[in-house]
Amino acid sequence: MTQRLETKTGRIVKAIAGFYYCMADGVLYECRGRGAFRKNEITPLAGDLVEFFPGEEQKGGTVTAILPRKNELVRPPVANLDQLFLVISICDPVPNMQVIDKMITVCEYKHIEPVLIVTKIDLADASSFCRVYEQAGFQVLSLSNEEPQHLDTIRQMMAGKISAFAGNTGVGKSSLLNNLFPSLCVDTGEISQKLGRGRHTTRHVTLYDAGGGGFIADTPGFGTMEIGQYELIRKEELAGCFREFSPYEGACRFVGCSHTAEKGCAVREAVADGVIDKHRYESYCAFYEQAKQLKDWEIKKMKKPLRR
Ligand SMILES: Nc1nc2c(ncn2[C@@H]2O[C@H](COP(=O)(O)OP(=O)(O)OP(=O)(O)O)[C@@H](O)[C@H]2O)c(=O)[nH]1
Ligand SMILES: [Zn+2]
Repeated sequence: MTQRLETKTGRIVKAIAGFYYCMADGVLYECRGRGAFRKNEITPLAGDLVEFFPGEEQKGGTVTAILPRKNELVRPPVANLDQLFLVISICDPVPNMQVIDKMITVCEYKHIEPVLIVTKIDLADASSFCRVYEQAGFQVLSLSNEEPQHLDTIRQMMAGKISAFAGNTGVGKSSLLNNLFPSLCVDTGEISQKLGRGRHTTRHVTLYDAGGGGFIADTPGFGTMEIGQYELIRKEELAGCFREFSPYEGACRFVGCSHTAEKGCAVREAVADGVIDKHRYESYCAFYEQAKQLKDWEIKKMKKPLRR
């Protein structure tokens, strides 16, 4: 009698060319998607928790169901990202707060916890920069890759979660990943991109084992701070993406206050009092202006409802 194959639950660690590589109990299964997925325009993503029939000898399996997603990004295509480490160098290149704030805003919107890692503190004092983000309510770790601190802390933070690292070129992201995972780094997307491999293939995400049940999501798309460009946020939703505004929710004189120009605005008062950082607030105002220009159809086109 042939053994009946049971459905398994696993995590897609790589999705490429219609193949889904599902990890379950430390074993990797090569699967295809159910026909119904294509018909209903459902695309399984790296990071998805799925049910699948394993097939014979870890090949020829079928993904039968995608479990509810916490979030999804379109570019890079990944689901269920828990945290994003934003790697920022204090000098060479100097931080661009608006770019950083854009990334943080998208993270907040997607329920991805942003964590700031400030590098090159052997070259310049980062304390006032770090304070801005600490006061806003973020975890900030500062280090020098020459003599890296906090590596254990970062590894522990990754346990049991899906994490990714974002940073512009030259900030020390490769150095940091090498320090964190000396053996892993050789085949990460960043590196393969540098070698010129995969440049012409569709960008895809691979989840690597980060120990402790955690994964690191790697793709050339995280190399720069670009995910901010691909997510549209309505102006009404923006204040909710600035966590240091939350104590003032409902405290403004006018209902639906945009916090940009109104009299009796509690957020603006907090900025004037120095409780909310002026630069962070300037980022908010700049994003608000951009969001005001968005047309409804642009938002509808970009925002497909999340399947739950
Ligand atoms: N002094 C100092 N130099 C650093 C530090 N981190 C990185 N560097 C140097 O900065 C340069 C860029 O570092 P990378 O790790 O290659 O930076 P990256 O962010 O991966 O940038 P790309 O390689 O361009 O993607 C290298 O010359 C590193 O040696 C640091 O904490 N302190
Ligand atoms: Zn207000």
